Amino acid sequence: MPGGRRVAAVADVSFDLAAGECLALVGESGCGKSVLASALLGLLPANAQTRGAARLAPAGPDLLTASEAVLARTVRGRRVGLIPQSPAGHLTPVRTVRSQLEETVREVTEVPRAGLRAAAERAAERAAFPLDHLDRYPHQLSGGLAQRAATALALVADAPLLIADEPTTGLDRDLVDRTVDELRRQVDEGRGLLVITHDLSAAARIADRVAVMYAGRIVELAAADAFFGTPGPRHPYAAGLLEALPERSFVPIPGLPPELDALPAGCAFAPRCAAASAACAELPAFSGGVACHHPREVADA
Ligand SMILES: Nc1ncnc2c1ncn2[C@@H]1O[C@H](COP(=O)(O)OP(=O)(O)OP(=O)(O)O)[C@@H](O)[C@H]1O
Ligand code: NI
Repeated sequence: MPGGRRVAAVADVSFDLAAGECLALVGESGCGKSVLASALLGLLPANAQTRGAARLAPAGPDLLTASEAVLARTVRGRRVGLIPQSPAGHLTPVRTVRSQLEETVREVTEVPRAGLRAAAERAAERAAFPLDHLDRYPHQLSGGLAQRAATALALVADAPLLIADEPTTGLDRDLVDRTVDELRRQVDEGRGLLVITHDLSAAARIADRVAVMYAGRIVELAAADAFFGTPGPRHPYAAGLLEALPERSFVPIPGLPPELDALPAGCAFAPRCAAASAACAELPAFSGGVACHHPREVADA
């Protein structure tokens, strides 16, 4: 960073994601969600350093160490589809949706020239993009349709893994639900989906599992039905996030997340945690799905 400062934006993160499974990554702004997604796509800034591994199975490269050439030629858009937060940045303003889809088909698949049109239409259909809008330019589309056009582009290659970074930000509730249901359909067709979101209701609607991130670490990883239903979250931060929802008690977690370049030595959440004790001066290990010295006790179902 400028001035030679270093921040550990993501630390000790470990998770897996199976085909046909959706993992939602949630947490407050600045906790490291997008940095994690960028790392998996080889899109970190050049001065970023990574350690560890991110394996794309079967027989994929380690995404953290693969060369830019390999990532660009074989991974991004081909084996890992990115569904962007702002579709505007992914659509070319001067070309119709059809021509952009056909070009992507030509670039990332083996479909012969004569099949481009049909393949582009198939991708549009998979993203619920109406075929009678294919000849429109991006500025002629509503926000929701632009989002679907960008999703269609991401689906062209039939990538087994999709990463969606805040795919519903800025959409109204109805469009959120429709976008989420469309993404869920991709999962039910056998793709893996890592969805990054602030929106816990969207996460509850789409995810099989939830990973809660705080100050660069995953502090809880749980089955979505247990997390959102019974017995509920176990980490006090995760419990606080849920309680802050308008449909729950609507009480925000007191305080603010720490600056990543000034993290406390122990548990980073301790200064905001009602249950903190002397033990929290030491960094809690991630074990049994939670990184906390005093997780909420949950009765065995
Ligand atoms: N290019 C960068 N240079 C330096 N630090 C960065 C850079 N990008 C991100 N960071 C640091 O990494 C932290 C995590 O950022 P990230 O974008 O991953 O957060 P996020 O969880 O995706 O937040 P949001 O929900 O707002 O998108 C930031 O707080 C910032 O300190
Ligand atoms: Ni982000």
